[in-house]
Amino acid sequence: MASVSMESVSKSFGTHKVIQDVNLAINDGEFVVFVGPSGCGKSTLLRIVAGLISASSGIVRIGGDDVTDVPAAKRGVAFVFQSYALYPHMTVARNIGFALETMGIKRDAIARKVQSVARMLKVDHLMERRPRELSGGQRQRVAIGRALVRQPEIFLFDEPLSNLDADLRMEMRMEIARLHEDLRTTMIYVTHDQSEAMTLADRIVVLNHGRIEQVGTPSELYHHPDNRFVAGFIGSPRMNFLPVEAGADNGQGVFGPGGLSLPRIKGGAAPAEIGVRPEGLRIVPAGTGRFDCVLERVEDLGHEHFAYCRIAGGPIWVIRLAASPDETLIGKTVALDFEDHSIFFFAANGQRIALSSDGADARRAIR
Ligand SMILES: Nc1ncnc2c1ncn2[C@@H]1O[C@H](COP(=O)(O)OP(=O)(O)OP(=O)(O)O)[C@@H](O)[C@H]1O
Repeated sequence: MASVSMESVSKSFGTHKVIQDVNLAINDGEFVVFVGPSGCGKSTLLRIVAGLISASSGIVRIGGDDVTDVPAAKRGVAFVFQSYALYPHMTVARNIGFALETMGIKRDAIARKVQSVARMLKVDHLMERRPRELSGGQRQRVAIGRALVRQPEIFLFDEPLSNLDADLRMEMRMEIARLHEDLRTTMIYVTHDQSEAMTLADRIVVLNHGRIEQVGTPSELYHHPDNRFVAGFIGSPRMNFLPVEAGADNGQGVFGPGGLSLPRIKGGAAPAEIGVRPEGLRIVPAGTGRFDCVLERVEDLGHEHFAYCRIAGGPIWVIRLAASPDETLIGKTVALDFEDHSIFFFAANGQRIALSSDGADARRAIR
């Protein structure tokens, strides 16, 4: 096991800066997930840790040692790719054990190790098959087995489950979580999938345009995002946003025709935008909520419902509901209501502004 750290790491391809001054410390045994929009640099950063790409500047350390100029094969890391990258002409057993063959380890020892890894990943009944004779999930297990057999100090996963269907993804996600619990090896994992990130990670790193926006536990990022970007990125469906204007009473926000009143906020800072998560909203009769809107559409997902409400002259907000709203309301004006503690405030520069800790003051400032 080993810690990983990056100090002022940057990477450019030609004039294109894809990683910008990244500083990150990953603890020994930690499971860290990189998330961010497509092209934000997740895979590039992972490859810099692996040594598959060299940083343009900065230092990479593994277990405290400077490995910036150490080749990939000598870093003690194992990489699991989205594409599996199995050898097509080799059996499952040889695919798993090949790295050990190249290390000159004795055949008996290899066979024992391959068998135990294959049993762990439930592919021991497939040892003589070739990759083309396996399902996607089985191929991914073999790819993980191939990484596992080397007993690396660090596992690096680049979207390992994205080629699998929903059921298999869930199953493999649980297997990877179990693997981490059993081995307690440091793991760094890149994904597009929010539920994968939220369920697997000890900490999530949110990247945007090659920079770190925030690092935190899934709960920290969800409940205490530092800025609008993280607030909008973490959570599905995403947070609803609305531009607001500061009212006459400094710090009290007022929105357009509905005269939306908001609690006073710390230091009288003027918010430019508010956000409320879909689960923080209730649909109430027109005129009785924070503001009116038109209920445009309802989606029934069985265990939950999503309602879409258009705010006059503003965006569409999504509301997550446990029960279906009265369908006769579709196309009609309703109102949305929410608690003060459900509101996130953002300054014009996107930073989140904390609510006043003076609850009484906050309550007085409301309608
Ligand atoms: N070898 C390369 N040469 C030039 N540009 C590259 C190279 N590899 C990556 N890039 C660019 O660097 C940026 C970051 O790519 P990267 O693959 O790290 O993003 P990502 O966040 O993993 O994206 P995705 O989620 O779509 O896989 C992209 O704009 C990409 O086009």
